Amino acid sequence: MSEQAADVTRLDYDGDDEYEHHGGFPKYEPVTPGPDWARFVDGMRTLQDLAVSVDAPDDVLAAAADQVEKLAELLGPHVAPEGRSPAGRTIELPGRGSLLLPPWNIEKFGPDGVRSTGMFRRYHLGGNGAAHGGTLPLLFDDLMGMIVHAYGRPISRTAYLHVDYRAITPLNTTLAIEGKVDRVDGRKTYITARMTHGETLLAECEALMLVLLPGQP
Ligand SMILES: CCCCCCCC/C=C\CCCCCCCC(=O)SCCNC(=O)CCNC(=O)[C@H](O)C(C)(C)COP(=O)(O)OP(=O)(O)OC[C@H]1O[C@@H](n2cnc3c(N)ncnc32)[C@H](O)[C@@H]1OP(=O)(O)O
Repeated sequence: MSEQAADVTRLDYDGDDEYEHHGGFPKYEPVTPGPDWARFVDGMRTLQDLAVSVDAPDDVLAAAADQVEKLAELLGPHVAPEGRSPAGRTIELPGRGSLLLPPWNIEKFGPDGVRSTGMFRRYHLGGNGAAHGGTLPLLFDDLMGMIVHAYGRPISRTAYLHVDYRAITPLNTTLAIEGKVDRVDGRKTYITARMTHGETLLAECEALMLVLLPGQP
């Protein structure tokens, strides 16, 4: 985290009552689970990479499938409602501990913008060694949500997300993504962001985020 970073765990940013007007969303609280959670998520990420890359003989696949079924049986009784699992709420873990999100870490979080660094892995492969084009909007969309939050605006929905792909996005090397609020107009927050690899611009993104009306899903 940079010195400039605001406290990412402060969901009541600025103590603004307006935050309470966050549509029909549950209120998400950050959590710090025990070390086994980090180990579990990390192991699952390795499994994701393997699941999209192995070419194993039938007996190996049969043994793996048996273990996967056993694991699902073990975890099945512990499913929690939205906002209660540590997934997505463990700020200190890459991708906030959510397997949906690529394993990126927040480096700066404040009203002047959010920056995160990380990499795409084999799991995110599109073609010819490059990241799948759909993984970039996923990362940008999540970044937009964090930027709105860090700016002190209530939880907003993405109305549009425009991505310009400028160069092939490589796997297994550290990349950066950064964005900030450009302007605010009533419920509308306009945000721009970019993804870079060193000095190379990989993608640019522009989004409109709309503050939800009370009760809006
Ligand atoms: C727990 C600890 C963790 C803490 C961590 C730190 C904090 C992190 C916090 C969070 C991080 C994660 C966050 C993730 C964030 C993800 C966000 C999403 O992906 S949301 C899913 C994708 N989006 C949808 O599914 C929307 C679907 N669409 C809708 O629901 C509606 O269309 C909605 C709400 C967007 C707008 O509907 P209306 O009825 O409320 O509003 P209308 O009247 O249509 O528009 C209002 C104004 O906006 C303009 N507008 C609307 N859509 C537009 C568009 N596509 N293009 C241009 N203008 C548009 C309109 O022209 C209008 O403008 P005029 O007021 O007249 O000037």
